[in-house]
Amino acid sequence: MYSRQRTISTHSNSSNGNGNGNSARPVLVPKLQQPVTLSESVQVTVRCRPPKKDELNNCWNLSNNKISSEDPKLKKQHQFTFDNVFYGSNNAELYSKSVERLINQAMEGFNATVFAYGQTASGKTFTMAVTREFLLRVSYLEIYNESIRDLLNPSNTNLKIQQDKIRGVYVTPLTEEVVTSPQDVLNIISQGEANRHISSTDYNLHSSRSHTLFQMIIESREKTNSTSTTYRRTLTQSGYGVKSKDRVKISQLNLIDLAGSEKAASNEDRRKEGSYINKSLLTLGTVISKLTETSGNKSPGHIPFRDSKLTRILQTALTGLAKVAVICTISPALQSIEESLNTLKFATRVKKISIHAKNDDVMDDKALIQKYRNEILQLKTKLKEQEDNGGLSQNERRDHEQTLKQMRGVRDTLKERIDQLTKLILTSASVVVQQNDQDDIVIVEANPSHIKKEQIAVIYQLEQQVKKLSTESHQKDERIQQLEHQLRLQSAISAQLETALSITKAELEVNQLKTPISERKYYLGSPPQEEESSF
Ligand SMILES: Nc1ncnc2c1ncn2[C@@H]1O[C@H](COP(=O)(O)OP(=O)(O)OP(=O)(O)O)[C@@H](O)[C@H]1O
Repeated sequence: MYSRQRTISTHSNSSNGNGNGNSARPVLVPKLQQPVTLSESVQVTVRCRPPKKDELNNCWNLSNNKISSEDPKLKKQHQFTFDNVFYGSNNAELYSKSVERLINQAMEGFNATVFAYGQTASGKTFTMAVTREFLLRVSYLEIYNESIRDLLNPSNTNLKIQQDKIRGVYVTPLTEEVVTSPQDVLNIISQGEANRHISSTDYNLHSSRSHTLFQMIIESREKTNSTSTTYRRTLTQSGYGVKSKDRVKISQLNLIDLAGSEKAASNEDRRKEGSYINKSLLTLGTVISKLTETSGNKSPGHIPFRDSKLTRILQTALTGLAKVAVICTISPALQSIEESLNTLKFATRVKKISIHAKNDDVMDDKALIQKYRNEILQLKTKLKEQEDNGGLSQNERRDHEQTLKQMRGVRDTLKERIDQLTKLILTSASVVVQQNDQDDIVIVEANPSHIKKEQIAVIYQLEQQVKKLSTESHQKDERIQQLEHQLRLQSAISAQLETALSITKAELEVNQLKTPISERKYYLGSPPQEEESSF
């Protein structure tokens, strides 16, 4: 779905393209030139958090961009060098040195991914919290036990991964929210966070048990002048630059908080989660190793992106079409040294991947409208498919409802029968029963010694029958719940598709109404009032 609003304000004091920043109304419009390719290795930052009460002290020495430790078991010195090495809790410093550049590049049309990797409780979520203060059009999903869930619409589970030439690899149907203020973004993040799977583990009271992907989609277009005043004038006079004025760049910024690796958990659910987490982290490791082996001129060979949802979604980001930064977090504790070493080895491998980021995702208005058309077509096809196969047609829905009604009827009859049988058993077994004023049967005396042999046989048979009917009733109950769930899910998908379709249609109409198209206002930053009215 395409952005309904192009007005984007940021909270930051970033300067605009010319360095003549207006901090109240930052304007982040990139210089659009010919597609650019940036070749560089992945930026790797290692962060060691301060020790907790039970961790005594920090076993790692950090200086400049080096990190080292004396391994008491192996009697050996480990030393690693990365782009940045941080100790402590200062998120602002870490952010400005390791992430800011990447975010600015995303604003300039490069796809960018930042992900946090590390042992459980080493500080990934703590680290990623700050980098999520940026905004545009956003979505938020989690991969929990290899199933993808929309964190902005948690009933939307088991989302699918699809791929096409225009959008690359994407997840569907996923809620995308247009954000117009930092507060919007923060609200969306907390909404998503509240829906995330978090549990207490042996190592962390609030451990994230899923991988999350917070995605921003950024669109940008060139303008000739970047100062704020000139920018406003430019808007009212429709004076975009002559060259590449109609070009629109679309890029994505992915912020990924990986679930922590864990050696073993004492709780069964945690063990199950742990095995999914470890498997997908293992696949991530394998994919990264393969990418490292094949960096340079060698042919890539088979890279198992499809072995986990995580690597599949990250495929575009990892195959060199995007900029990538990795923040690896480690615990300072000596008892975690093995995990920390594994993390640092992972960081070393990641560092070897060579990335050739391209910002050639440039479209003119024609291409953009074509893109809208394709989206509409896709949505229409999906709706049709739903009607043809997915049970969403009126008839299918009626059938579903009819089945549900019938099943409820059968269930109720079964329940009544069970009640009758139970009363019969009670009557046989208790020998003395009475009816009270409300016609209820009540047991006055239960005396099994009065029951004759034949009665025992009858009771046994009746009990068996009740058991059988109860099981059947229970199964029908489950089936009803399944059908109801299916119905709800299909209605939600249908509603979502219909909304998406009408919004995309409306956008297309608006775009087509704006003549000439080159005068369309396109800007990043909040619009001045007077310009809004002239829209
Ligand atoms: N750099 C830091 N400074 C201060 N406290 C930190 C830092 N990093 C993490 N913490 C604290 O350590 C605890 C664990 O951190 P966090 O939940 O971010 O770990 P995690 O790596 O995301 O764990 P999991 O993989 O289990 O979700 C939290 O209480 C957090 O506030």
